[in-house]
Amino acid sequence: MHFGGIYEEEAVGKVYDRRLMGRFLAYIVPYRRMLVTALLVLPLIAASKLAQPWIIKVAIDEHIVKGRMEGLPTLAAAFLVVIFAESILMFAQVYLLQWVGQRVMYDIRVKLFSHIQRLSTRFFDQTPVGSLVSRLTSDIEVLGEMFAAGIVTVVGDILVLAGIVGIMLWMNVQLSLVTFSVLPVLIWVAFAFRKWMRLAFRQVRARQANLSAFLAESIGGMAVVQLFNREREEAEEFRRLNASYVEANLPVITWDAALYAVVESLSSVAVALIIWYGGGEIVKGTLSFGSLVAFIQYIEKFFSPIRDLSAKYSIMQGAMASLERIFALLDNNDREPASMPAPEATPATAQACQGSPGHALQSICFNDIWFAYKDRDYVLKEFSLQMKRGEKVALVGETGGGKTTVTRLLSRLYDVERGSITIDGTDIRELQLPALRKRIGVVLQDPYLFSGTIAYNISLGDPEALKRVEQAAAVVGADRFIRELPKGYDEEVRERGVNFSAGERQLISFARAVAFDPEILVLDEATASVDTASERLIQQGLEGLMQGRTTLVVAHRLSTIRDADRIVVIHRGEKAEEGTHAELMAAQGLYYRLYQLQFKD
Ligand SMILES: Nc1ncnc2c1ncn2[C@@H]1O[C@H](COP(=O)(O)OP(=O)(O)OP(=O)(O)O)[C@@H](O)[C@H]1O
Repeated sequence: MHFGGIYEEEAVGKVYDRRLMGRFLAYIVPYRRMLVTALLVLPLIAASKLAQPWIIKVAIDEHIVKGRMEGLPTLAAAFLVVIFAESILMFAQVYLLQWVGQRVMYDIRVKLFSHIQRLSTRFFDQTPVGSLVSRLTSDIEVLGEMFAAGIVTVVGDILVLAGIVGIMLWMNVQLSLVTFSVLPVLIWVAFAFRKWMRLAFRQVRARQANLSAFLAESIGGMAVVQLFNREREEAEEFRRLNASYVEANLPVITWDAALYAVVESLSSVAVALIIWYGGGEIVKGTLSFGSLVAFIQYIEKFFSPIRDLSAKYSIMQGAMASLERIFALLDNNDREPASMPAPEATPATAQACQGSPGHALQSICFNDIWFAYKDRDYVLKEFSLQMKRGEKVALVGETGGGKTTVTRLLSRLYDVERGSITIDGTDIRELQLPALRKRIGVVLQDPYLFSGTIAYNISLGDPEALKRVEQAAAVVGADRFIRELPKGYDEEVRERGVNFSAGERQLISFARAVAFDPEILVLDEATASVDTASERLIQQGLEGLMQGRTTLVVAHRLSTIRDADRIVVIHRGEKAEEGTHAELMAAQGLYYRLYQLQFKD
C-alpha cells in the first residue's frame, strides 16, 4: 500500500468568512453595474412572489364567496401578468449573475496563471502539479457555482421571508403567531444542521483530495503500473479510497435528507395549524376564507427557500474553502529571483573574470560557490570554475555529484548561497533575468516537447526564432528526419512528444537551442541510452550546436567530451580534478578511473 492519505487535508472553512469575501469583492467591483442591476431586480421578484397569494385572496373574498363574476377575469389576467413578470425578471437576474460570475472567474484564472508563472523553481519542486491544476480549474469553478446557484439571491430570499411575515401579521396577528410557533424548532434544526454538516463536509473534502491525488499519481505512472503487473493492487487501493469517499458522503446525505424531511414536516405542521386555528376563526367570523387560502400559500412560499438551504450551504462552504486556497497561492511570494544588488562585492578575482558588459561575452566565472537545496545540506561546496569565450568545458563525475546543479545556478533557476557567479565581471544576480536567460541556451537532460507542430516546438512561437527554424534544424542535423515526415515541419507533436523517439526529441531540442541563437550553451547530456546510429546523429547534432559558442556541458558519455578544452571532475559537490582529457588520463585519478570503468568492455 503506497498511499496513506498523505495528500493535502482540505481546510474546511467557514460558511461565510468576512476576510475572504472582502478580498473576493475586489474582483467583483469592475462588474458592479451588472451586479447592482441584478440586485435591483430582487425586490421586484420578491414583490411578485408576495402578490400571487394576495390576488387569490382577493378573488376568493371579493368575488367567489360573494358570487360576483365581474372583475374575476381581470384578477386572473393580473395573476398571469405577475407570474409572467416573475419569469422574465428571474431570467434577467440569472443571466446577469452568471455573466458576472463568468467574468470574475476569467479574471481570477488569468491572475492566478500569471502568478504561478512567476513562482520559483523551488516552489515547483515542492508543489504537486495536480494541486496547481485544481486551483486553476475546480477551485475557480466552485466560485462560479456561487453565482450559478443564486447565493446572491439569498438576499432576495430574506426579502421574501420578511415580506411574508409582515403580510401574515398584518392579515391576522393571532393566526400568524400560532403558525410561527413552529419557528423555534426550525431555527434549532437549522443551527444543529450547520454544525453536523460542517464536520461531515470536512471528511468528504479530505477524502476527495486523497482520491484525486491517487488518481493523478496512478494514471501518470500507468506505464510502470502495467509493466510491473501492479494493476490489481492499484485497483484494490483505489477501491479502498473510493469506498472511504462514499462512506464520508453518507452522513452528508443523511443530514441533507433529514433536513429536507424535517422542513417538509414542519411546513405540514404549520399548514395543519392554519387549518385548525384558522378554520375556527372562519367559523367565528373573524377570518375570511380567502385569507386562510392566502395563509397556506404564503407558508408554502416561506418554507421553500429553507428547503434549498443545505444545497446553498454546501456551495458556500466549498466556495470559502476554494477562496482560501486560491488566495493562499496568490499570497505565495516565492518568486523567481529578481535582479538585485549582489549581497557581497564581487571579488576582483583573476584577470580572467573581467570583461566589459554590453559587449560580446568574454568570461564566465564561478567564484567559490556554495549551494544547498535545503538547509545546510550542501550540494556544492566552494566550487570555482573559469570559462573564456568560445571554450567548451565539460562537467563529469558520479551520479548525484552536483553537475546539473552547477548548470541550474548559471541560468539562475536557483541562486547561490555563498560566493558568486559572474559574466564579464558582473554578478549574475545584478542582471535582469530575461536578459541573462536570453544569453544562455539550455538543453535539458529530458527534453520537454509541447503539443503543437515541430516548427512550434523549435521556435516556441518566438517570431525571430521562427525565421531560423529550418536553418537551426539543419545545423544540428535534425532536418534529415523532419523532411521525411509527411508534413515536415508542420508534423504534429503530441503531448510531451510521445510520437517521436528519444533521439528525435533530443535533436528537436538541440534545434530549439540553436534557433534562439544564444552566446552561451548549457547542455545536460541525456542519460538515456540510444542506439549507436542515433548516438552518431546526436553527436553530429551536438557539434553543430556547440559551433562558435561558449559551452558548459554535463557529460555522461565520456567519449563525447574527449576534445573538450577542459574537463572538470565533480566529486560530492567539490571540484576534484580539472584539466584536458590527456592531462587527466596521465594523472590517473578519478577521471582516469571513470574512463576505465566506461571503456572496460
Ligand atoms: N530539486 C532538488 N531538490 C532537492 N535536492 C535536489 C534537487 N535536485 C537535485 N538534488 C540533489 O542534489 C544532489 C546533486 O544533484 P545533481 O542533479 O546536481 O547531480 P548530477 O551530478 O547532475 O547527477 P546526474 O549525473 O545523476 O545527473 C543530489 O544529491 C540530488 O539528490
